[in-house]
Formats: sequence, structure tokens, C-alpha cells
Amino acid sequence: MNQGAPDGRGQRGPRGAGADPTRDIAFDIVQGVLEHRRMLETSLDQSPAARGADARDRAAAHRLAATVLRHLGTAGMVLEPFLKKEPPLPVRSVLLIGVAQILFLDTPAHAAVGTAVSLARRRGLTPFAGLVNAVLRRVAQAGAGALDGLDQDRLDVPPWLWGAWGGLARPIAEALGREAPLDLTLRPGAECPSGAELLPTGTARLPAGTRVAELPGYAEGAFWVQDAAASLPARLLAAQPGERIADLCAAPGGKTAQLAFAGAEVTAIEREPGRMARLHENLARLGLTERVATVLGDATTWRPDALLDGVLLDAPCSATGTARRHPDVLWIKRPRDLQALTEGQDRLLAAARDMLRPGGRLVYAVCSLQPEEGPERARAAAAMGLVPDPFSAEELAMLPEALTPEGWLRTHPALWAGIGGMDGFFAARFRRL
Ligand SMILES: C[S@@+](CC[C@H](N)C(=O)[O-])C[C@H]1O[C@@H](n2cnc3c(N)ncnc32)[C@H](O)[C@@H]1O
Repeated sequence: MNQGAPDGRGQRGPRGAGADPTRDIAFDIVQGVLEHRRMLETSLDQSPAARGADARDRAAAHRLAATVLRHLGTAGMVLEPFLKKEPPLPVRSVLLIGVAQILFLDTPAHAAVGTAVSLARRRGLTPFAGLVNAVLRRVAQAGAGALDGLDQDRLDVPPWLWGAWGGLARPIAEALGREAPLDLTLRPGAECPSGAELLPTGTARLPAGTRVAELPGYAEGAFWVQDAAASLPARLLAAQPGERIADLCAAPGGKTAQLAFAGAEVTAIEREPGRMARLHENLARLGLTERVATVLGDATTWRPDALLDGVLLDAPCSATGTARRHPDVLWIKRPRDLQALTEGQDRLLAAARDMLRPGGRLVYAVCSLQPEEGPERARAAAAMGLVPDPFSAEELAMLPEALTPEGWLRTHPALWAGIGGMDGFFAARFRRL
């Protein structure tokens, strides 16, 4: 029965002969990312094949599509010698799904080839079914040897990002080749879930692929999903009980929750209604609904009734620091996107400054590895009259490698590589005069 679906489940079954929701959904995702430059998650949500699919099929398709995107450059290079001319993009997507299964997932080669041919037929690509069969058979014959001599790290990162990451490019690329673990921030007093490793940040770490909603304690709000690095910016704002703090770009609310559990009076501002709904769900699950005020609106124009003690600005950014979890970002973002993002970051920085009382603190953070969104924005903030308030070695004693000479936080996926790495974050702290 096992036809080698990436989650080890059969291709056929109660859905009827020939049904293969995992690969159908994965195809929609890969096409959504490569053809329409839509994010992986958005492509999954919009996949016609995903409608009505069960959670396990969706999860398996997500993993398969993410594997394609994580190895996109390498998989393309593997196909190169076997293609006389460039096939149409949908055919290429079918081939990439086949290559990912043969070389990067434990799918038996005959199943990877056979299911790719069926996928091509179901997607109206029957004239190319022979090509798919022939090319993937040759890839399967070559096996791991197809990867000989390929610089996979280099191939799987677009050149503009490789250049921008400088000396860190290779270690980061190596780390991006691996799936990210599941990191959880525990509510105060909650126990570490069984089997989890407790990290120096206080984060509980579980293996990649763990389903959070199935963990005991999830429904009761004992923890929330938050990468180890993502837990640092809110902590570095050092919110005190009773302080008035705004979290300007709040959804889905991981940092809002940290601030609220620290005892601050938190106002969470979020512009997107759909994301605000997720923030509300998370606050409800964590029992924080009564303790956090929420505002659906634009943080560049919102102003508090009275000046604040602190502001956390977790600004929208290129999100290249999250590429381990979202390998699509590497292929969707373009250099020209940075300009609009940095202009938005500056508008938010200026708004944040104007919300603070004299002496009030601002932590600016981005989950980006790009210098334009990190150090260059910290300098722009200083030019706006915000006074740098460097992080100290004591504050970052659990992660001294992340403290820069300027007193900024700079994490990247190759830090803690031996225990699963972390997302790339930049953060800097300021005070208002
Ligand atoms: C990086 S995410 C925030 C993640 C969040 N801080 C957390 O830790 O869970 C950025 C969020 O800012 C929101 N956003 C972007 N521009 C905004 C604006 N001008 N005003 C309010 N929210 C905004 C986006 O919709 C998105 O939900």
C-alpha cells in the first residue's frame, strides 16, 4: 500500500484509486511560490487541492514543498544535464517535487517517479509525462551521485543574498539546509514539555516536525510557539510590572504575551484584521485577553492617550532570518523590495519615538539578515534623535556571540548550530531624550 508519500502514508486509500492529496497540494504550493511569488503559507491556504484535505496531508505537503524550496538551486542543477530545453514551469515543478523526494526525502525512487508521472497527468501535463518519467528515472539512477561536485550551500541561496550576508553566507546557508526545530516559550511557572530540551534562553526545543497542537498543555496555554532568537527582543525591553508598553506590530502575539506575562500594561497594535484574529485567539488560549488592550490600526498614525514607558517595534521586514522555517522567502523577495520595507521601518521608528515619555525605551527588532533593515536602521533611528541604549554583556550572558561591538543583538541561523540553530534577528535599544 505504501506508495512512498513523504509522510510514509499510502498514496491510495479511502479517497479512491489515484488520489494523492499530498503531492497535489505540494504542487499547488510550489507553483504558488515560483509562478505567483506567493508565500508558502498563502499558497497552501489558496491551494484548491488543500480544501477539505486532512491535517496530515496538508502537513506532509507542506514538508514536501518546503523541501523543494530549501534545495531549489541544487535540484535545478541536478535536472540541468537531463533537460534538452527548459520545460514549462508546471512541468518543472513536477520534476522538482520528484527530485526532492529522490534526493532529500526517504521516498523509494520508483514511487517518486511513478507518483510524479501521475501528478503530471492529473495536472493536464500528459504530453510531458514521458519526459517526467525519463528524467526522474535518470536522477534516480544517479542517486546521491547526482549531487557530487555541487556546491549546495551556494546554489540554494540567491546570489544577491549570498553577497549581502558576507562572511556569514556559507555558515548561514549550511544551517538553512536543515529543518528548524519547534521552539516554545513557556508561560511563567509552566513545566517544560516532556522530551523537550531546555535552552539557555529558557526556550523549550522539540524536534522538527513536532505538531504543537497535539502537545499536552497546548490547549491550556502552557506555552506558545516562538523561536529562541525571537524571544530575545521583548526580553531586552525589560518591561517592569505596571509599565505602560505598546507592541506596535503585534500579531500573532508572541512578544505581546512575553510583555504581558512580565506584568506590563500592554497595548497591542496590529493592522491586518486576519492577523489580529490570530492574536486574539492566542491571547485567549494564554488567558491574557483581559490583560492586553488590542487596537486594529496602523501604528504609524496611532497615538497613546499618554506617553509610554516603552515601545516594542517588531517591524515588518524581508524576513530572511526565518528562511529555515520559510525557505520560500529566499526566492520571493527581491533586492528592490528592501527600499519600501526600510521606508516603512523608518516611519514606524519615528512614530515609536513620538509615543515615548522622556527616558522611555524603544526596542527595534527585525527577523532579517539584511544590513539595510538592521544596522542601517539603527543608525537612522539615532539620526532621528533616539539615544542608543546598548545591550550589556550581562543581558546577553546566555548568548554572548550575539552581542555586537555597538551593543546590538545579531542572531543568525548558524548560531547554536550543534543544537538546531536559531532564526536571524537584529535588535537595538534606544531611549527618548
Ligand atoms: C514581524 S510581524 C510581528 C510578529 C509579532 N511581533 C510576534 O512576535 O508574534 C509584523 C506584524 O506587523 C503588522 N504590521 C505591519 N505594518 C503595520 C503597521 N503599520 N501598523 C500595525 N501593524 C503593522 C503585520 O501585519 C504583521 O502582523
